[in-house]
Amino acid sequence: MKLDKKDLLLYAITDRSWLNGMTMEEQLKEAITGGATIVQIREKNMNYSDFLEEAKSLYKICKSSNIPFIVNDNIDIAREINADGIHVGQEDMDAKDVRAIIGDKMILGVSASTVEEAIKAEKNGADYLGVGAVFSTSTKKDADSVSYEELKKICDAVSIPVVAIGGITYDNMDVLKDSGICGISVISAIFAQNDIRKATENLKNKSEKLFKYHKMPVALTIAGSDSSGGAGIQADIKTMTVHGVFAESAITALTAQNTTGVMSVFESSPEFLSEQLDSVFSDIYPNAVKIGMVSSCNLIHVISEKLREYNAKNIVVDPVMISTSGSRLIEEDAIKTLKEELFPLASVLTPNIPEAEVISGIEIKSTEDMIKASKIIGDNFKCAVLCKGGHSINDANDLLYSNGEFRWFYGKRIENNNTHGTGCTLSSAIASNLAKGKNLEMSVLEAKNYISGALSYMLDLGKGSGPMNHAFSVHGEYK
Ligand SMILES: Cc1ncc(COP(=O)(O)OP(=O)(O)O)c(N)n1
Ligand SMILES: Cc1ncsc1CCOP(=O)(O)O
Ligand SMILES: [Mg+2]
Repeated sequence: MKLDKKDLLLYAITDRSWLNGMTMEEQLKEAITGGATIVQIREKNMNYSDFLEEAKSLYKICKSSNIPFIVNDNIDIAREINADGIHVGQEDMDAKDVRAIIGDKMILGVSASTVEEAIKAEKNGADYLGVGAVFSTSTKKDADSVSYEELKKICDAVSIPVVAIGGITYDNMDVLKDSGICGISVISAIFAQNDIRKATENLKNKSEKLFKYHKMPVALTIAGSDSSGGAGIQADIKTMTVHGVFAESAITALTAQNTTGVMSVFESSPEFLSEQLDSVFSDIYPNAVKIGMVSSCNLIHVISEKLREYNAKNIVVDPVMISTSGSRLIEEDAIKTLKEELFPLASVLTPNIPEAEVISGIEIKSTEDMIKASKIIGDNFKCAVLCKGGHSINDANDLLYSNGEFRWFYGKRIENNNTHGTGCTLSSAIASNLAKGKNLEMSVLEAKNYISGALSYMLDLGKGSGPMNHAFSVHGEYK
């Protein structure tokens, strides 16, 4: 079953501690009538056969109301009754192993209380996260406590939906409003209440108001438009979008180009670029910025001034100089200005071999030269450098020089001549991952995997070096 994030608005978790003369079935029916949107059976002290019987019975109730039914902890029971999903905590089974056993069809929920746990759970195949305890609770005394700030960071760092859990009541849930959660998960606020139906109804009505809107990480691309759609602004926006990041743009130039070359360039005026940057930074502040084609000194002045004025973070500079089709995309004197004004602001620079030669001033003929050039660039501009390997030196292996350390990223060599926009796409993928709160190494690693996927689709468009399929993961099958 595919999880819709609206399903997580009000997540009811069963507990026999407060049966109060009712059966679990009766209580559950009340909660569902009151508006619970998803149900989890949580039995900590039951033998297997009783757990199984109860799971079957509660599952039937949920199915008759078309509500997803999740089993806590017990993967065997989840599989035996063909539940919609399973929820595991950090102390239970490893999420990766659970995913391998349950396959793609079943929902996997994972508990997380830190950004690291959340990112790992997403990577290991979780469909949603339960994050808590956000308030103190006597229902689970050993639960870690999670601050509002950490909850917010977790929501920003992952693309999968998050529910908050732990000590949530009708009266305290308002403070969770802008954290980025999709809903709340409760036990006692439903099952310990005298009127379960009314209590659920109240929680549901408030959840609908509080969690109707969603936040998402934001990345800004400052680059040129590519009319053919494979590179530049268009590639950046597609890449950021499929990464679950909201894309903003400030356009430095319009180019008339296709896969065979660049016919003409119409540059934005410095004033107009400045207005675009003011508009973006003063309203939807980006979590990361990617900078691509900037062809003249005046535009570089504007960008560096605005990045400083707005204290921009996670700046990825792709020093675009020559297009894949061989057209020059920067004026000679602008390279000097790039070095003086923009590179020192970068978190990471992503030159290819010819660009690294121009920036470092040395010829690159071997992997040792790549190491030397990256060190010269990184030490000079006090930023990290991802020097992208090329045909002549190695296949698809890139070198990251960061904080005085080198790390090679080994890429899969893909026999595909359609490489239009690979540089733009890689730097946008890195910016997207940084916007989501990932560290630089993880951002580079995942960006490289993304490029491999986009190239492996073997999209065949245009008469020259064609574009990749940025949305390969949305379109399913690829080689
Ligand atoms: C939705 C949701 N979130 C978190 C939990 C807690 O799971 P876990 O950490 O494994 O603790 P137990 O519930 O097993 O005690 C959950 N069950 N559901
Ligand atoms: C299962 C769980 N995981 C973290 S806190 C918690 C208990 C939630 O129960 P309540 O809503 O009664 O605080
Ligand atoms: Mg558990």
